[in-house]
Amino acid sequence: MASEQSAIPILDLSWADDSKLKPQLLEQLQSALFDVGFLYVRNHDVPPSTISALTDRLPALFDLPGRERAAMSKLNSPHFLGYSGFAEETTLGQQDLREQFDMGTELPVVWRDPEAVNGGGNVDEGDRDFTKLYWRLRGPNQWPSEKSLPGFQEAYTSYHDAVQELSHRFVHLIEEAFGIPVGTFDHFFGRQPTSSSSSSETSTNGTTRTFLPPQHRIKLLKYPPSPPNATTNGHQGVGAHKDSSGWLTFLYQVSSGPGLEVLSSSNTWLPAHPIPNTFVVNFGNAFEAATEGAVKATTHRVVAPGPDAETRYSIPFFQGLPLDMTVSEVREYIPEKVKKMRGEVSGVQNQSDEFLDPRWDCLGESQLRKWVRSHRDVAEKWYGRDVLEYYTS
Ligand SMILES: O=C(O)CCC(=O)C(=O)O
Ligand SMILES: [Fe+2]
Repeated sequence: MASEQSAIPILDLSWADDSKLKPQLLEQLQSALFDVGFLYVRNHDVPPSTISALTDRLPALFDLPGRERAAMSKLNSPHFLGYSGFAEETTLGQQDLREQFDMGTELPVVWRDPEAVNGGGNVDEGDRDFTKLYWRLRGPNQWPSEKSLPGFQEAYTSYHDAVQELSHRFVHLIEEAFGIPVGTFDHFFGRQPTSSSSSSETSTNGTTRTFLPPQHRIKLLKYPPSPPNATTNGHQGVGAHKDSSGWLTFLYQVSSGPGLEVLSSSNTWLPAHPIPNTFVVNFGNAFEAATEGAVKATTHRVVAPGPDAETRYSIPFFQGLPLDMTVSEVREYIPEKVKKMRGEVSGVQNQSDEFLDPRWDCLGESQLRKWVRSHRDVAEKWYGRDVLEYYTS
């Protein structure tokens, strides 16, 4: 029984290809899923050159002239994609001392304005109703010009594709750790189920739906050193939070300094230092809700670098889920035995206290609510006061 989260496990994904080591890997994964809720992965097959092509360009991206960064402002985007200046976001009512570019899977707009002359019509791609407001979250990135930052779009795209591949592979390992057919969740990601799981695309109630491949979200983050006279608040890189943007998070810590901390079950902060050539993996609110709290969306935070420390750069990749899916629907793919596994593996009983409000059962609604609440100016501009008030009251 692992009662104290003394360390965050490091899983070697190359063990998945070795029949002797694989059972041990799955055991470690179970303990990471049902106990700590955080892990590192090494030998993840994301090529170092793909990572460095993007990370090497981050300083230049954030050093673009102010007017070029402003030209990519999130305010330009109904999809909440783009640049936010230093300390423009808050967590727990306090400013987060970081600067960021919110990016995503590059996708065209699908939302149809129901008021537009030819824009309405609510049947498309099967029965999908693209006039629903949450579809407006989906759309293209804002890019720096090729002249200002040569090779950036290509580097970002390769990175996105490689981490997406890792995310698919990792979800398959989770299915194995859960003891459910490999490929059970494939159609959430717009993928054909693998052949070994032909019966698995139906939920426990026997229904099947197809989804559009979701939009993953990627943040490019810069945390500068805090000023020497900073107050206690001056150290909040990002305040304590659970990830609300996706299913799983794959975080690449670019800089070598400390900062990321994870809340243990005994309410102490465990440092999650950068380990070269690894990604940190954790689970989002939707995952916690789908497993009825068996797998926790573990709380974490970033302490801003001290005055003499180096700037911290990091890149979380939030694996998306279909906007027109509900948490109740996801839950149907998770057998009862998984929901009970937390107690068996860690000796800690399910503490299913933080589920999504039933009003936001639809993942698109909960995502729209999240974005509206964290970027009220963007919400008011593109969605109007009524929507802003609805999601913030
Ligand atoms: O910057 C980091 O290391 C973590 C950031 C994070 O937790 C987030 O943006 O959700
Ligand atoms: Fe996070």
